[in-house]
Amino acid sequence: MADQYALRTDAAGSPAPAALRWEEPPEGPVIVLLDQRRLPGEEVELVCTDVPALIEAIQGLAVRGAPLLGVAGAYGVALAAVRGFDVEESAGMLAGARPTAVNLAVGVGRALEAYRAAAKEGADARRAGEAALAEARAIHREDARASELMARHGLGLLDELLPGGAHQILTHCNTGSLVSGGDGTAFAVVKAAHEAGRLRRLWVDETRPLLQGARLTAYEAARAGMAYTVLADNAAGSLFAAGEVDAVLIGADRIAADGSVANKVGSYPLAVLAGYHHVPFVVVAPCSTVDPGTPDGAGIEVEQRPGNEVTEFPVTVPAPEAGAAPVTGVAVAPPGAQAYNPAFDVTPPELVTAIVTENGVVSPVTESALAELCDRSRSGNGMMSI
Ligand SMILES: CSC[C@@H](O)[C@@H](O)C(=O)COP(=O)(O)O
Repeated sequence: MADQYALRTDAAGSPAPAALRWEEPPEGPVIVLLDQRRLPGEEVELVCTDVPALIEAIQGLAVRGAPLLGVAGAYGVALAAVRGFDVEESAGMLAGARPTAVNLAVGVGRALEAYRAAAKEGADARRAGEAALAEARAIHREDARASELMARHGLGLLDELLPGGAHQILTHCNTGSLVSGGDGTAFAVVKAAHEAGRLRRLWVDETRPLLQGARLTAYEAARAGMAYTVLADNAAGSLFAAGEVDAVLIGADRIAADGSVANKVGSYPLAVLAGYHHVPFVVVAPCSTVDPGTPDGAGIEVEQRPGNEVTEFPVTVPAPEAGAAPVTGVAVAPPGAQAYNPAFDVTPPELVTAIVTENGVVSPVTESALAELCDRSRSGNGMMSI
């Protein structure tokens, strides 16, 4: 069980608190996470002293979002190493904590590889742990840099797709600084558009079942001073029909080699709507989310979440006692109701107008163009056996 403590920040105009950081208090190194389940009502940090606590935070969605999961997984390997736990076993458990976001396995794999390489060269456990930590820090920095570059490329793409003026952009789930070491993925582009005077309004899908859009994207949009409106997920169609959506910008949890995009459930229907209404549907994700080992969308494992995320409405309990469940649910379905609750859906490449990465933009989306852009020899994000 992780320890927790409350944070106090000035909300308006300031960025969200850091989603994750490594600290070294006298009692030993820890990973500190902003508990995203408690936002926007409370800013509470979780302090993880071991890998099981981190895995609980990952599976419970206290820490979430593909790029940040990669960062968290890498720091998790470092934590296991410097605290003297079984590093190989910890890495295996971390990599399997959630199946869809490929960044988690990539981040764990990179830190583990750094640990193994140092150990092979004769480093003792402490020095090998420091090598894993250095790799985790590098991934964290790369992620922040990738955010900047995606924002730049994405803004350039918007200039091409929607020349002149300010526009209405619709987004789904959360892709901001809470998923990243920087401003995020799709949200980083939205933020750049806002700062350039190119954003008229951000339409924020509430994003069932856990409302990450309403709770997290709206929280980040408010802090950034954007004009934004939260909408029920199933209201998006009427906005498209009314001509009120100029572009859709979303993130991704895994992009298969052919350009199929797994993202938060509800993304695929948006892509269908966007296609029907001739609205650009743009995916923004770092190359670490592109998985050359998964040939197409059928090969992407879609995480199935607990049914009570659908049959109950999530309610954050204020001022929890240490150890108490921070989020509970109020029943909205009859007792015993069955639920279908996939965390993600998969959008085929033909419905994706463009994929924006830190290396540039692919449009139209083809396997060869994506492979060339995210060439593993340049990005260094190859998967490895864990
Ligand atoms: C930028 S991360 C990918 C997102 O677009 C989205 O699918 C998401 O927020 C991830 O889902 P989550 O299940 O909350 O970890």
